[in-house]
Amino acid sequence: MAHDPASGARGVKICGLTEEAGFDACITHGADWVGFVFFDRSPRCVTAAQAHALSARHTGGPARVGLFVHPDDETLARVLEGVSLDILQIYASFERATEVRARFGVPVWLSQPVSARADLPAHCPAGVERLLIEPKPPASATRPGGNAQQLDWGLMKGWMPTFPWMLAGGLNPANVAQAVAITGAPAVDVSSGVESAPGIKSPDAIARFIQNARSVTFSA
Ligand SMILES: O=C(O)c1ccccc1NCC(=O)[C@H](O)[C@H](O)COP(=O)(O)O
Repeated sequence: MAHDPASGARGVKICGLTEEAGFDACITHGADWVGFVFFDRSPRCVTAAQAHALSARHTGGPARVGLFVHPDDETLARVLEGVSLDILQIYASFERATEVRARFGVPVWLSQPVSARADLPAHCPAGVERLLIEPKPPASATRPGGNAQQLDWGLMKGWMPTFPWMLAGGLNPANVAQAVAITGAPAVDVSSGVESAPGIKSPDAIARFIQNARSVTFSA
């Protein structure tokens, strides 16, 4: 079910779904991935049962991504018992990501916090399917992502990784086309930028985000 960037289409992930209207908009407008946040300090946190109920509203469609912050095996096993997830997106070390992939047999995406060009990864660890490039959170942040904080896209000019990656952080319908044009991102991820209130998605913003993300085409 995972999106294949080689197909040429821009991949779009809408993260932090908590309610039906937002989830349904992702289906209607053809998101590639939908994300459920399993981190209790997030306004977007859902239980496995809530994620399952949303996911069950539609068969097929976007791949279901579960987001975890330094999860232990027990947490991952408990959530996976309650909801079927296609991808585990985690905040962890390279070593832990490889271990999670081997233990659970589910594709793993790993967040890579970036604040300088030197932070851009040169390779993707074994067993990790995709790296998420997003800004390092401010010192005052209570969570490592989902802070509507924008990366300096200029840092990424000329960075041409050979592994799958995704751009995240501070994207919204008004800036996503520019972000893609500057960075060449094959895929983009958004949460705050398509919300009408913390944890509540705007169906209209989801529609515009997906359309604008895919409006940029590359000649090579
Ligand atoms: O969304 C959260 O609350 C969250 C909590 C803990 C870790 C990560 C979290 N979100 C990450 C994301 O949703 C994505 O990386 C997102 O594209 C970036 O967020 P935003 O800047 O809000 O678009």
